[in-house]
Amino acid sequence: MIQIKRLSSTNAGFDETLAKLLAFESAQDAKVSATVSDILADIKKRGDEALLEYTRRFDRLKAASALELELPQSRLQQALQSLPADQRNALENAAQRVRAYHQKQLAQSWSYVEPDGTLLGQKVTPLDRVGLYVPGGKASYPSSVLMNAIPAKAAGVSELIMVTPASNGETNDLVLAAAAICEVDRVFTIGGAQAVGALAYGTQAVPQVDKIVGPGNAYVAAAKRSVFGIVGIDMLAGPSEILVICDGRTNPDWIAMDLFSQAEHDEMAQAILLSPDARFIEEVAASIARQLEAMPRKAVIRASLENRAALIQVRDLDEACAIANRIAPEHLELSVEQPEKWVEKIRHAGAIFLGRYTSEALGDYCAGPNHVLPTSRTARFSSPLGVYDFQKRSSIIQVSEQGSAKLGEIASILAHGEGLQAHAMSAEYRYKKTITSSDA
Ligand SMILES: NC(=O)c1ccc[n+]([C@@H]2O[C@H](COP(=O)([O-])OP(=O)(O)OC[C@H]3O[C@@H](n4cnc5c(N)ncnc54)[C@H](O)[C@@H]3O)[C@@H](O)[C@H]2O)c1
Ligand SMILES: N[C@H](CO)Cc1c[nH]c[nH+]1
Ligand SMILES: [Zn+2]
Repeated sequence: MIQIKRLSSTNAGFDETLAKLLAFESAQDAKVSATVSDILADIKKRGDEALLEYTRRFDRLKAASALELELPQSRLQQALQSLPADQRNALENAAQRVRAYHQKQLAQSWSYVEPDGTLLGQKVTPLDRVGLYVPGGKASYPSSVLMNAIPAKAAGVSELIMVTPASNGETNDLVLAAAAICEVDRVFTIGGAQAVGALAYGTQAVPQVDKIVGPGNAYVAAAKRSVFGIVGIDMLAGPSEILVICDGRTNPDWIAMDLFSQAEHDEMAQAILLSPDARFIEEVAASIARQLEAMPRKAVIRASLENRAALIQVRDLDEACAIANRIAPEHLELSVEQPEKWVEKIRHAGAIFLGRYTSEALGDYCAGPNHVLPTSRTARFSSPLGVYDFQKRSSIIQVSEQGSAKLGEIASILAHGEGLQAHAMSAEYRYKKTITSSDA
């Protein structure tokens, strides 16, 4: 019988128990960080040689040289052509919906002119080259190809470099077909911290990128965190999480399966239910026990639920929303009557799914919004992957002759106040016009 933690918000020590549940087990966390830092240092030092060794070790890919880690475009096209029609249609439908949603995020350059002719603005530029991490250790993720590549393309990024591990040496045709549909420029069959390192530092075979985006397991998330600064990263999108708030009036089988849906990603995934209805919590627990045996990935689900899940009885839905804000989950389902009323109270969540019919799984594949989302409480300050992650902004300042007098005076006073003489004189030259030979 599966053992899942039962908590009640009225219990003494509830806050501490919840905090402990949310934190990664610190010994494990430290072990992952140490492994990742060794791998990154090795990739930086030995490049392709190390990349090949780790890829052979972790993914059991039998490549003779680092050059074999890259797949030719013909392989992507072959995968696309070989797909059964229903899979190709589903992929293309999902791509079209994800594209339609993300096009709305495209930021444009803007500027305005002040009465004295000074022009101010913001120039928006796409990144030149990005690395897209598509997970592939315990499952294959064609949907993550769409979620990574479509916003990058919409932003106008010139070069998309995708990495994905060939677990047990095997590539996945749906993943490669998705790369073909999205017109990804180059695909490497590498994963984990070694792939992140290769993209961040560059090796002979793998080009250095400007930014690495995409989800992955704890090793990938830790590696992305470590290389930030050498390259940009989108966010920490680690092991999946689902938090369900239910008023007790949704079919318990549906809720149990929603919890499974994220638990089946990874032993480190986290699934939590909050409900004020004690009887409903018992029904969900019974449904979990009953449905688990039939799940092909029951071992992963069981490990995830036993280690990191909780069924929590709360006083009421107000308290459930307050706890949700504290958890700041990657995914939040509001399986309640009038979800549009309760969503007003939610401030921190990667994606919010409203109503009994909105299963989180729809967001994973095809609703339209991105499924690359912040985890481990980082939804308090991070957002879903979007077109904005592939665009950057430069400020534009063009001061007119008239404007240089007005701004020059302000700047000069402030510069003197800061004790920065050169700043002051640089501003003053423009409006006093007494010193340079060309002005004479
Ligand atoms: N937050 C999000 O937006 C989001 C979206 C999709 C998936 N996910 C998560 O992505 C993850 C996918 O994980 P995955 O494992 O299937 O694929 P993955 O590609 O993220 O990880 C596989 C790689 O991990 C490395 N690895 C595994 N065990 C290791 C060890 N002991 N030491 C060093 N390296 C090791 C290997 O290099 C391997 O290639 C899951 O946790 C899933 O929940 C998150
Ligand atoms: N739930 C994942 C994000 O945590 C995304 C995904 C892809 N495929 C299935 N699920
Ligand atoms: Zn999922």
